[in-house]
Amino acid sequence: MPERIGYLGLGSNVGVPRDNLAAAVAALPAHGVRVLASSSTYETEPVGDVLDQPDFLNACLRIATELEPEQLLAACKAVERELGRAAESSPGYVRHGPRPIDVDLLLLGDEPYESPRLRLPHREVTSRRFVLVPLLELEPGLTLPDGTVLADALAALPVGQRDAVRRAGEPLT
Ligand SMILES: Nc1ncnc2c1ncn2[C@@H]1O[C@H](COP(=O)(O)OP(=O)(O)OP(=O)(O)O)[C@@H](O)[C@H]1O
Ligand SMILES: Nc1nc2c(c(=O)[nH]1)N=C(CO)CN2
Repeated sequence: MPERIGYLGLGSNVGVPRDNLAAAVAALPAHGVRVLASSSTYETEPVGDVLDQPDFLNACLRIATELEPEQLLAACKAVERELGRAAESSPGYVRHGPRPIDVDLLLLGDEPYESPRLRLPHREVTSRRFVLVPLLELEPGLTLPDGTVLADALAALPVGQRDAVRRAGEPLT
């Protein structure tokens, strides 16, 4: 199976967020995911259904993997579980709520993919400042399979939203 290049989004707002992001980077290789580069970390205001929660620390990773899309999703979920994230099916799980670690699959290779469990590119990749800013730090010219230029998507986001993104620290690798 040929290796493909992909991008993951990491987020944490429970415990010591930088340690959680670093632990995810350390855990990925055992699941068949090579981490090629990390963005800086960014402190970001919560967006989504739950706004009354601590700010997040977010970063993006460039990866290389021979895994197929569903296998890569399973690897991301396995890392989330290893780092103590409750499963969606467990009691008390809050969609968009606080979490020690979120590992989202943003892009894999140059093909879109869609199944009941997985959509690539991630459906929110063009609308979340906390994803676009670290992703463009890694790859300023990045485009989606449909030709969308991500720098244009960032420039088109409405200003004045409660979605500030501030550089917080050095890359994770
Ligand atoms: N590209 C993707 N990356 C990760 N999960 C995805 C993707 N596309 C679809 N999903 C599905 O979305 C489900 C919910 O994902 P997750 O638990 O990360 O949600 P969330 O972080 O609360 O919200 P969001 O999906 O808006 O980031 C996953 O179980 C997975 O099956
Ligand atoms: N700023 C920010 N907001 C979020 C984040 C996140 O990683 N960063 N993750 C969420 C759950 O998917 C919901 N809201």
